[in-house]
Amino acid sequence: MRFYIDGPNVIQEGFDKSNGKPFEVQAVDTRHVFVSSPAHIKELQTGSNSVLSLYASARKIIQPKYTMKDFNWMDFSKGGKVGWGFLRAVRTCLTDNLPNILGDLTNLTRSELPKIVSTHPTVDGAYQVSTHLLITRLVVMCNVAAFFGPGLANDDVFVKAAQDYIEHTIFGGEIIRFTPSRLIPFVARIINRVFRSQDIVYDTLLPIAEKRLREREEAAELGLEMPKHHDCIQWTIESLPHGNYLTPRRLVHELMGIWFGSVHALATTITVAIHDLCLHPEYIQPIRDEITAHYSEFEHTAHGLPLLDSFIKESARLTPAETLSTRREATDSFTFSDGTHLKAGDWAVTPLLAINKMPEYYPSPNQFNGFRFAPKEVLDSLENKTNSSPLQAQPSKLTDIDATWLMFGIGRQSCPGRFYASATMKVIISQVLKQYDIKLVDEKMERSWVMRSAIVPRDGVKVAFKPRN
Ligand code: HEM
Repeated sequence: MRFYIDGPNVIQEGFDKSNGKPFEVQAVDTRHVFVSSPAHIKELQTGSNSVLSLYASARKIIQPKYTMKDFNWMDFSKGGKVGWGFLRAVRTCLTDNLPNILGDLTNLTRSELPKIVSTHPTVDGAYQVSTHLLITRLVVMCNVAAFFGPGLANDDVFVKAAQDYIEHTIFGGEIIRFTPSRLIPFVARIINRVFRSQDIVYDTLLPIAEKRLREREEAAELGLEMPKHHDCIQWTIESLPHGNYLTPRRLVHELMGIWFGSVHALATTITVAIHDLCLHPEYIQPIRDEITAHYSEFEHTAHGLPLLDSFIKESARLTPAETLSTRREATDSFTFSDGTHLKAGDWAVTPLLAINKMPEYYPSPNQFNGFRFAPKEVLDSLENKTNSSPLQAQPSKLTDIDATWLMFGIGRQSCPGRFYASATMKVIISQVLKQYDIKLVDEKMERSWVMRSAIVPRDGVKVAFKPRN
């Protein structure tokens, strides 16, 4: 039960005692087997999808049957073609289209940020704002625009429901996990009656999905091209293998699945980075200079801003949204090459935060060095050389993945949304730094709380946002 309220420390203790070998943690309702060596991680990565399943573990957490309108997520693990469409939409189309949407996301953030900030009380000319609530709202608006089109980003009822839906799903999933199976349908009905967000999101998206699929059919009948929309609904439909039919209901399920994974970690990472900028203000000026000189290039290419990239990566290295990664549920028994055994229902996982603090991978691992990952030539060009030693032997980006950087998982199921996530972080943080001077209202306040292995920013942590000229 300690895992429930102190997961990161339980994992770290297990890791410290195991000397790089696999170790197990009995975590509430699931036995977790942690592996951390590159060889084990490779086995995890290449193990058969049908035995080590990301979707089976996700299904246990989210309980989509009850929180996503009866969504049968297991279809994906059987290599369902429909799942292929939505993954391609995120991995390829959303990433390739970043240069087409970053302008819209920048404009949206530029105008919404001051509107939200200015609703808060001021002290000495600075607005005191809960960073987590502010950032979650901005992330939700950006994601709504990118996934469902800019029109819905201005629909307050939908944006609020889409935001609440994340919390309701996590909370509902937790309750259902602990409910005896015969009572689940009854408890689920009560949860859904109390939390209306699932219905609002579903009922809003369904007619849009119907319209878009109709457009596709009509265009095909007339031999014309489908009308163009720059959003994930369009890309999911376009990514369907030829002749594959998708019902509107199924399309909405796919979108709700992507939606759930797209908000929490992104909002947490940005919130933590903003708190870290307040705690390490010496990094603000060089990052502002980089934004002034190179933002436009970033907006048109989705590449660049290496100092900001490095700062976000360092912040996420020491305070990740999740302290474990690459969850795979064994759907049948599975044995690693060294004999480590999983029974059906066990999870194989990696101790993300413990790996992030390994001195072999990260010299002076407990030292916060915001430019640790930046290229040397960029650091050499800085006027002020304070905190400008790269520390790592090689520069790297937030979105690079290997056995030493597991924030976005690894292998063929690594996070397909990471390029969008990284770009959106840069959009939002750049606007915050351009428009405001920032300072934590109470530097000593505990910044986060823990639920199982997740680190969640406290809503009560406030930052003073002082408008710049
Ligand atoms: C900071 C933000 C994010 C973090 C830390 C994160 C992390 C992860 C991780 C650890 C996985 C599992 C990888 C594995 O087990 O090997 C994953 C999968 C996934 N992520 Fe993300 N993610 C983020 C943002 C996003 C966003 C914004 C989207 C959508 C645009 C997204 C869509 C997905 C999807 C669809 C999967 C499932 C991949 C599959 O089925 O193969 N993620 N993510």
